[in-house]
Amino acid sequence: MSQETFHCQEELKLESGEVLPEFDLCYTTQGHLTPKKDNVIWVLHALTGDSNVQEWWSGLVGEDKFFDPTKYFIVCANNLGSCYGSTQPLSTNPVTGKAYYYDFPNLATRDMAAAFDRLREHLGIESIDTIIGGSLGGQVALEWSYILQEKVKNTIIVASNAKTSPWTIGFNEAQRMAIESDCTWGEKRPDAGKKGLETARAIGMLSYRHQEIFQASQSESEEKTDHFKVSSYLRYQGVKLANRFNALSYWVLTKAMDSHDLGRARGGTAKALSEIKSKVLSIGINTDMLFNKEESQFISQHVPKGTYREISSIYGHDAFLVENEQINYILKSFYLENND
Ligand SMILES: CC(=O)SCCNC(=O)CCNC(=O)[C@H](O)C(C)(C)COP(=O)(O)OP(=O)(O)OC[C@H]1O[C@@H](n2cnc3c(N)ncnc32)[C@H](O)[C@@H]1OP(=O)(O)O
Ligand SMILES: N[C@@H](CCO)C(=O)O
Repeated sequence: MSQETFHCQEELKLESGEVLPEFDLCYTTQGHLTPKKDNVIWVLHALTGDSNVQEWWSGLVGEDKFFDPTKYFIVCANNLGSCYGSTQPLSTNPVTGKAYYYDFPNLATRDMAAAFDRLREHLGIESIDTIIGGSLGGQVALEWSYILQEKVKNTIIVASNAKTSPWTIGFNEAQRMAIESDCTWGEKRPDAGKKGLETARAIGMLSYRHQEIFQASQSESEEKTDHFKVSSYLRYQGVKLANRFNALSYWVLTKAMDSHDLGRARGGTAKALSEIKSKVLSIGINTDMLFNKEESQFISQHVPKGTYREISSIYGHDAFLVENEQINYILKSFYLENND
């Protein structure tokens, strides 16, 4: 596997009208392009993921796994706005020579897709066999599929949607309120909002999981009136995330998720979906309370070549990172049924 940084010197005009004068994307590649360049698998990560897909999707990507680098050329790039090597609020604004911090422009999922498309061109990739992404990665994948048109053969969207629901925006807003309530928020320092980010992640975890998994893993074996297991679990998850992520990126990426709507300025969500050219496999999760399965079904019902499959899990939304056996089975049958 190789990890590199793509530096795009051409400006990126954003949907908001603002401009990023230049940007970086950190990305990994595994495997080799065939002479016909027809074996590209492009993986898009979720909110706090990174370009090291083999680490966080080890059940799907790697030698002898479904996406095997001995067969495919597998690309995964860190989202624009994320703090794992791509341009983000702590990056230097070339216009001022200082870090952007709170002046970082609003990103939309279609801006993130447009940035990936620049990297595709840089890598000399004309067409993509499959783009696959979960959650925020699925939203960006859908936007990119719309832009790519015939240049992508298969689009696989896991636990995601075509337009963010008020429910999901609400969860994101509550998380940003937690960040805002940190007295360091507003200061120009890399750890601004770090304590607030801990609380934000604790709130987020309630949306990424389902009651059943908490029942299974955090129930008490004795009568307790305080110091519950689940309390230490949420606090632990908060600290863990705050130690590996930054609140400014979290802010920007949750805002991008909020404004996601494939149909904006394209005649509505259903119409935009109907204009997607690739085959689309939309995978829902029966217990997902954040991007519920009806949102996944909406995608497959409105694209011309859509298939819907469902993961059954007690995990909830995060099942897309955990239920690898089921995802493998779904992928295998989709490719058997839909590809020569
Ligand atoms: C650089 C990077 O890391 S990029 C990361 C890329 N990651 C992603 O894209 C997704 C982020 N990851 C995740 O969301 C999760 O790790 C998943 C969904 C993949 C897997 O979740 P799980 O393994 O089930 O983790 P789970 O939610 O059970 O938490 C386990 C952790 O909580 C701890 N824990 C469990 N119960 C408790 C408790 N009651 N009190 C305190 N800690 C607890 C465990 O010790 C374990 O700690 P560890 O992570 O340090 O080993
Ligand atoms: N566990 C996921 C949640 C959002 O899909 C992440 O941290 O990216």
